[in-house]
Amino acid sequence: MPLSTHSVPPLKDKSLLREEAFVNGKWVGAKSGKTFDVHDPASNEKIGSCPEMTREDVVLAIQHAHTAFKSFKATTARERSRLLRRWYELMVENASDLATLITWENGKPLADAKGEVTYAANFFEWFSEEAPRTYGDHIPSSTAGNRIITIRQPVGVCGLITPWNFPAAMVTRKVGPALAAGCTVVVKAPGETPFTALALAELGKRAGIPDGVFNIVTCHDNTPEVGKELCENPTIKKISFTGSTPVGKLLMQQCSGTLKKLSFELGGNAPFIVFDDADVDKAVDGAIAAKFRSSGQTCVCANRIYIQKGIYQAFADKFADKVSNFKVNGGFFEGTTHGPLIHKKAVSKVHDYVEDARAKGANVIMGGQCIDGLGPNFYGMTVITGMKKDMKLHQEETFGPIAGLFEFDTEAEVVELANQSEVGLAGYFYSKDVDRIWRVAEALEVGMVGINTGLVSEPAAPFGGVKQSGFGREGSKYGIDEYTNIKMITFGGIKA
Ligand SMILES: NC(=O)c1ccc[n+]([C@@H]2O[C@H](COP(=O)([O-])OP(=O)(O)OC[C@H]3O[C@@H](n4cnc5c(N)ncnc54)[C@H](O)[C@@H]3O)[C@@H](O)[C@H]2O)c1
Ligand SMILES: O=CCCC(=O)O
Repeated sequence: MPLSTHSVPPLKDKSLLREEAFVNGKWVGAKSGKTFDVHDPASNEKIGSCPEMTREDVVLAIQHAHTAFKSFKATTARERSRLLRRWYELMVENASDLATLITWENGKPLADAKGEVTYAANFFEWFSEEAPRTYGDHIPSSTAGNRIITIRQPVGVCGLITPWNFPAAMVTRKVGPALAAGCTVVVKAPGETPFTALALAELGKRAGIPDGVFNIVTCHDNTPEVGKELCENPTIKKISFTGSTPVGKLLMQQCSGTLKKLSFELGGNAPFIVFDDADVDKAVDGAIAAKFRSSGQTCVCANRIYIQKGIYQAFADKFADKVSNFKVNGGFFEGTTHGPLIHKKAVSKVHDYVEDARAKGANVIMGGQCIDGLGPNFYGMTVITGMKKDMKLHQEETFGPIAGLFEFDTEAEVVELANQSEVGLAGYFYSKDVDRIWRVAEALEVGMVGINTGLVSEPAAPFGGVKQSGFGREGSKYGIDEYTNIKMITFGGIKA
């Protein structure tokens, strides 16, 4: 059935749909007056437009953030905690509108969008609690008469660049700790999904976030020049980026001239391993959750599913059976379990990986093509057996709804295969053997391990990768460290 914007529920609070950028507490357009259109990935219809900002607009936003930093850094941690708490409460009160915006511009089913709002709001709640706990240390000195302490200070103005796959949560996971620490921020919202971020700005204003502390710039075609300004502008002291590894490498180069503090949450290629001794039904459920969340468009999605020989067929049958029950459609339709991909480029990439696997001898037992009758961004939930390691699906992040099932023999073999990747974000495995659990968890070259679970993300857990998945941790007690500098203070000449 063809989709249309008629299926989009009206917002309860229409003022949450903003078509301007947010700078110094005001809604503004680009100085050039140019805009870009944002489309619903399900219907391809236009949702609205946003300012196509340039370097000039960004420089202004950075200046306002810099001015605001002078007073915001002097607020007490308790004041900042209360602001974040109020912002959290407003997100909860407006959860249904925020979810509507997420589904509209990102395409994920409404139930998932509601889940994302809760997840996103919880980062503000978490960091409202962390703000008053940015402790320093007292360090015994090696020099007689000296005393050493450390204090933690906000790094300054931060440039935050976020992706489209979690239009709310990737923003709050950065803004929460930044503001908790006393930093001010310029967020570059993704061109595909700016409206959720802008709605957060509206709620932030209502929460009393002071002017200039939280700014959002929007752009589409101008993204490279806007990114360059954020990276090269000496007033920005930190860049936190979530997105692909190639863009991360570019940003790192661009930041080298001003040696900024960096946090990079980049691409993954998560192994998901099921050992013979696992509970197969639970492993199937875990694999479904890890693979098909957001139609496979998360950085921690299972990308390579390794099943031990003895249970391969049983696992594949049960897995395919569950996938066959998915209901793929526009995210606002009742009963939809999976929505469209973000755009045609994503669909082409996914299909290329399927064709590559097919050409190299794999069996596509389900999906493997676009879904007739829905828009061009709807790709069938795909299950492929007989995967081999020379296939693209083994070597690269798919970021789409393709589950490739690989067969393996031994623990040593699968750990080696799992680690044959330049990236290392998440890894999962199912087993009941305690010795194996410790061995494999310690051997996997990733930043996050899920044992007997397919979901690892929550505000209390440190999120981040190793190798070319980047560095730095978000969420958890460590998240705020990314936005503070340690200052050491030595008192000398103290008489005992
Ligand atoms: N590790 C994580 O926490 C995490 C989370 C979500 C997504 N990701 C990764 O992000 C990728 C998918 O997202 P994507 O396709 O939007 O990635 P992307 O790198 O193309 O874009 C991410 C963000 O960077 C911006 N961007 C793109 N080019 C830029 C440039 N030259 N200068 C400045 N900004 C630029 C985009 O507009 C967007 O806001 C996947 O690789 C995924 O694994 C990682
Ligand atoms: O896609 C990246 C973020 C996913 C998550 O936070 O679980």
